[in-house]
Amino acid sequence: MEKIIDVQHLSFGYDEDTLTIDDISFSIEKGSYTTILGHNGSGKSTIAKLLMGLLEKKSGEIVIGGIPLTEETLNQVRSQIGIVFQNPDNQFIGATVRDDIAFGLENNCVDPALMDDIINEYAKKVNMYEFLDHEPTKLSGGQKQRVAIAGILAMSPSIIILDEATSMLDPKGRNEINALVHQLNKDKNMTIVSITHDIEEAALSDYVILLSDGHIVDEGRPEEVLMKKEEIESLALDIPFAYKISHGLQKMGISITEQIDREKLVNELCRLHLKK
Ligand SMILES: Nc1ncnc2c1ncn2[C@@H]1O[C@H](COP(=O)(O)OP(=O)(O)OP(=O)(O)O)[C@@H](O)[C@H]1O
Repeated sequence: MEKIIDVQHLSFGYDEDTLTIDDISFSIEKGSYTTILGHNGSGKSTIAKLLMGLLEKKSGEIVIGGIPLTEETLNQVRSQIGIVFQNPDNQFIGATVRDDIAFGLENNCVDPALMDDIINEYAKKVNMYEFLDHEPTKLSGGQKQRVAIAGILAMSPSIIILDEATSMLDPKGRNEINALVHQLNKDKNMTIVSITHDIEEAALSDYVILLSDGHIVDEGRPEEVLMKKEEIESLALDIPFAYKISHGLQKMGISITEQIDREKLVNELCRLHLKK
């Protein structure tokens, strides 16, 4: 498998005395959906900013798409990544939603003849088509996040970093956007790095990196990492809903395979029901 992001011994501090990121190493496979999961203040957004070269590392190495991130390669590295930050207010440039999505496409030198179709397609995908001529600043927080996501998805970068990008959406909206991102991950082989404290999102990803106080405390496939109840709870995170139910049933003596995925839990419950 090809590594698209490779981070080795990365350290960073906002001041001389503190290390916000303390000697972390990880790699992300091309085409994977990885979640970086951690409590508030664990350093998730700082990692996203370091990957984009928005903060200067203290030590270590970051290689993106085979290119070591340095001052000289900054633009080349950034051109591979689309990032959506938690606070959409700082991300709008255009006077209308349409202009805003167009801006990224123009920067990527997309053929102007194709631009309208791409803007319409992605505005529809995030349910913001009727708002294309609205002013972004007058939208709700969740609507702004939808537009920011559409703008990045429309550019089809090889890597998308979502930094709590759906935090202002209601649960239904969040599920819709997560499903859309999963679909693009599969259909276009885009690498997704989602920074979140949403354990349910992590449960559906390919790989989880668990962060606490600037350290990686665990990493692996979600079923390896997220079933470690004590570890997860000690990090002020909640265990996945499906795991709570299946683990609880197992403790009551019911022979059920522990699950973290709700769909698999439903299948397992059906299997038990049919066996009766
Ligand atoms: N600009 C800054 N100057 C100084 N300290 C900062 C700055 N930004 C973040 N920090 C500190 O760095 C640590 C990590 O912050 P970071 O935003 O990376 O965490 P996070 O895991 O993304 O948190 P959250 O889930 O709340 O968004 C925190 O202790 C925070 O107070």
